[in-house]
Amino acid sequence: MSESKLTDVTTTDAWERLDELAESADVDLRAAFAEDADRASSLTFDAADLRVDLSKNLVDKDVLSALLDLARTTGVEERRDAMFAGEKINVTENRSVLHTALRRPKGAQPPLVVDGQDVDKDVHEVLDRIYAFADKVRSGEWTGVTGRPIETVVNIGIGGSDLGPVMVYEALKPLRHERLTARFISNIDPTDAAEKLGDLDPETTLVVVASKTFTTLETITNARVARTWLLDGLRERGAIGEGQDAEAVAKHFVAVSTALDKVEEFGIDPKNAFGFWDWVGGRYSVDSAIGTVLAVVLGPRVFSEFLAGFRAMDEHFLSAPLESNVPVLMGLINVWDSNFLGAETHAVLPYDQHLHRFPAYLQQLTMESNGKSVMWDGREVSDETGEIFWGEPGTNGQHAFYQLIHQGTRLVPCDFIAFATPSYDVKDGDQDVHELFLANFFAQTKALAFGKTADEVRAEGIDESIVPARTFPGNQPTTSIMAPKLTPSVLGQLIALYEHIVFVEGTIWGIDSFDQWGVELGKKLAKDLAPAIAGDEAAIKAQDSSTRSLIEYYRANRAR
Ligand SMILES: O=P(O)(O)OC[C@H]1O[C@H](O)[C@H](O)[C@@H](O)[C@@H]1O
Repeated sequence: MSESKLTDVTTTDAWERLDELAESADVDLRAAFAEDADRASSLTFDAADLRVDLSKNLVDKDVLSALLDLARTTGVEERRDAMFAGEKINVTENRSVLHTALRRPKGAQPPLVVDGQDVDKDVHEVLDRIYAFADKVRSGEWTGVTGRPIETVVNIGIGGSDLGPVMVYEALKPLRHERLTARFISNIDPTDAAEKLGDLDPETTLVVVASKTFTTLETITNARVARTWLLDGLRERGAIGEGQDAEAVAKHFVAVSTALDKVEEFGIDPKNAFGFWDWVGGRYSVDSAIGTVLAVVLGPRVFSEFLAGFRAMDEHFLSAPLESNVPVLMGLINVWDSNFLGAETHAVLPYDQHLHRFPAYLQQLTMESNGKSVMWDGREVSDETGEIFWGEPGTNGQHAFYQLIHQGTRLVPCDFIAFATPSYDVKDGDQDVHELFLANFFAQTKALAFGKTADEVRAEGIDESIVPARTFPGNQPTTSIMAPKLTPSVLGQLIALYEHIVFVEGTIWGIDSFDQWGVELGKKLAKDLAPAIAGDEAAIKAQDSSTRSLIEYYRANRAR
């Protein structure tokens, strides 16, 4: 994408048309459904195994047609093809963006060669090594230094090197190997490592240090803490003696990184390291070697099904015409809601307890990607970008924050996600509990769309004085996503769906969704502040008055 091609989207005819429609068109969902018996079927789409019902969004034919014009004007398809082909669309870092290459099947045609790198070959070489390693750990052939099989895999990573693995582990936990569990240490808050390692047996623990750069303060600090914990624990029980540290680390530590030289400097044998490449962004890396903990605990078969799910969604995104391309349509509707209807946030509400970390995962994917205020040619954007994503699983959220969505003053578009078949068949007497659960899922989107009029409230004999408080305006936009079951493949499809939605929105806004410069300043300042916190008077004096007084408060109140 050359810079000269970039047009500020807000100056396009399609944008102007959408502005007019936002002024004039007033989609009323009650009326829209009453007038058009086919509304649900014409706005429901399949993408791989996902059924996506967009009909309860505030769109009509005119809005959709203008949104599709917007996608054409901004070259969504061309940029999509450029991304899949390995063009350097991450302009601020001059990198390709090729997370989609991580899920290309062996032998995919034509082969993907970028800058002379045979990407398919490299991806599958690493995958094969990960699978071979995972098989060894799972079979018990790989043991700790005292010969005992591994029971706990501790993944140490943060951001993209944590959120994806945790979310997927939580989602697919019933599929784990019966001897193996996973734990995740991410925070530099010492509580995290202390509590996660505290009750583990070092003899049966394998640590995966996961860091794309292998320089992230949290991860490297926690990795050192874990190494000390391991070696001290083994020494205390007489399991290792003088000169056996390296052997113990080799049996209990593996690493995942793009910086294999740094892995070696840390003291992890490169034989026990799995690489990936700078064209995989951290928040797009759960399907790279960053998923090693998953391949070990859930198994290579599950991991390859997971990858096949991503691929199925990639194929849909690549081949479906814009009019029925689900990531495109969802991305466009998000732009409509946030740029034209004034939505400030976007809720994602999975009706599946196993997806309880999915909203947190999506927060990094969406907000780190699209929280930008300059376009990829350096000019400032002229309208809002980057939706604020948040959410909790249903039905818990219903008893907490749904009130605001139903009757508050803000527009909160919501994605509802549910599965036809539950992970567990549970009955309460004759009642299938999953049906009760899904009844809530269906009821919520219905109530949000159609509300309850004052007359309907009155008809229930409610006292006139409280009729307004009991009226529901409705017309709150929702998307319903369903699939037969939360399988590894379906989870991969869901993640890829949101990756591509983010891409579509980023392309329309003209921003680089693949850098994250905003994270850098805080990281640097934290390092710079260390001497002041440790008591260096000159460093304390050099701070602004607020930071200085906070540091002084800390120094006066720290109990040791
Ligand atoms: O994997 P690492 O290099 O340790 O990076 C971990 C995370 O930290 C960074 O600050 C970025 O904001 C994230 O995108 C990244 O996923």
